[in-house]
Amino acid sequence: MLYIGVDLGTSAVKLLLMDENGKIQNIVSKEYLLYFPHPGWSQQDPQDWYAQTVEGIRELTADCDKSQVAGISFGGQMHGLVVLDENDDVIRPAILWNDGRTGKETDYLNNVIGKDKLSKYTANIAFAGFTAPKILWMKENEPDNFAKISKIMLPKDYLAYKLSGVFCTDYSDASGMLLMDVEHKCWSKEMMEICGVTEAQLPKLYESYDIVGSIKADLAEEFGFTGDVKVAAGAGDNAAAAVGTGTVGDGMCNISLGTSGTIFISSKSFGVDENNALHSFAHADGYYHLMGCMLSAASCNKWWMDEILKTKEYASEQEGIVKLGENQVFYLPYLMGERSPHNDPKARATFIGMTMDTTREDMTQAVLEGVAFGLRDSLEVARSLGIKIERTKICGGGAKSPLWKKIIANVMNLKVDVIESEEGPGYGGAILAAVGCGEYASVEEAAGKLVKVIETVEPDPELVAKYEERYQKFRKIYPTVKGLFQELAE
Ligand SMILES: Nc1ncnc2c1ncn2[C@@H]1O[C@H](COP(=O)(O)OP(=O)(O)O)[C@@H](O)[C@H]1O
Ligand SMILES: O=C(CO)[C@@H](O)[C@H](O)COP(=O)(O)O
Repeated sequence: MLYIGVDLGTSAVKLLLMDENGKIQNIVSKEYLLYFPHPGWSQQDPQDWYAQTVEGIRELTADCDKSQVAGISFGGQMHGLVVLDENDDVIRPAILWNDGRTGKETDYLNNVIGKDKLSKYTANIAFAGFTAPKILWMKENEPDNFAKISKIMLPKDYLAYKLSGVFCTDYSDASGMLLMDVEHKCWSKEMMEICGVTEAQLPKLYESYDIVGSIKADLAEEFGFTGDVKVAAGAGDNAAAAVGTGTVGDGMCNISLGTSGTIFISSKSFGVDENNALHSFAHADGYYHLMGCMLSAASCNKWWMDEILKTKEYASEQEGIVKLGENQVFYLPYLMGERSPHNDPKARATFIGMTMDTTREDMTQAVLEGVAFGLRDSLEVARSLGIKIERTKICGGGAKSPLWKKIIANVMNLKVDVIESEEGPGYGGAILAAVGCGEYASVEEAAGKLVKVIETVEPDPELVAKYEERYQKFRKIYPTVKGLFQELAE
């Protein structure tokens, strides 16, 4: 049988066709626009996601035996607020995970409602990109739109709804709304009250591998599918990526270098970082995870290459980089403010340390290193909680770069296990569909059988020592300029 995994990313939707043995038959990617209508705002049109997904499914399955397509599932960019009216029309553009407009609402939740209460209700505190502060923002700034809300959903749930007609979400993605009691896997009555929404406006909760319905008959006919194509609930893209890289069960780690950069630590038991610097979320394997998320990772390199250097030759720009561990230039990767661990929507990107002999290569290297240092900040939080991590999987567009993987391995002092395909969320989505359709007994069993490590990037002790010294300098920069960022934002 064949399974479709849909990775609804920020830069594009990536679709993957997998057979029951985990072999990837086809991959298709379809881009859409990302809008920044004000500094720090970030929006997309849910209709673009759906149109490109439909087009992608057609292309993906054009040459396969369509009678064999048995299931579809999703990994979706998390936290985005998608609101529909009573006619199921999208009320306003989706407010994305990296949107920083909700500083005021985030402060209200963390400081007036209080972090202790939020953590008790949801296992997390408020971050600007989370869904609940966006609902409060809409209530305050767009009361007419707010009054029209009939359904609140997350980005990938919009796809599931349009494809199957079922209003659903899953525990991993819903964890990032700040509306769900993560430990008990149910909507929080207190949070619904704080946000002024009712359970009827929220989707029904499922495990990621649960079958929620089937592709609607008319759509299935349009795609040429002759069998009943089951829809599994899917997961937030990080949980789906973790499934796709075999980061399931206890104590495994995955790094995603997508638009965002995340470090994801799986756990069979529920736990909360007492400072809430790391998110405490449900996992797509039925258990839990901790996660740190930086808002700009591969997007920093993309911005530097596309907007500043005006080139698409990412690989050749990296060829001239040879002085690893010795760069005098530092880069703070806060193009969209920062989430983990600083929780500061007003932080901004910065280069520091240039001299007259600084080269183009030094600047590009600083960008790649700045992202690695930012991820290390979250790893340090995990280490401070007593979590011991020696190796990690890696996925996302940035993982296509061998140099970036080497920098990550040495800055983090981790063995980096590379998987056959860096399409983590898409592969994870397809695995969730296969599990839902009964091909495997559990997500753990499927991931154990299907995910293959093809290479390990080992840290080199000499380079680790050099990067340790660089990192200790890097970590002093943000506290030094933090106050200035606040002033510049006024
Ligand atoms: N060789 C490369 N080196 C660095 N970054 C890359 C490379 N190839 C792709 N990328 C970046 O990867 C990102 C897309 O990764 P992806 O995981 O698909 O992100 P998302 O899920 O957020 O859409 C883009 O920012 C793109 O510029
Ligand atoms: O906000 C988070 C996780 O909390 C991001 O990781 C988003 O889920 C977007 O992911 P990518 O588009 O970068 O994959």
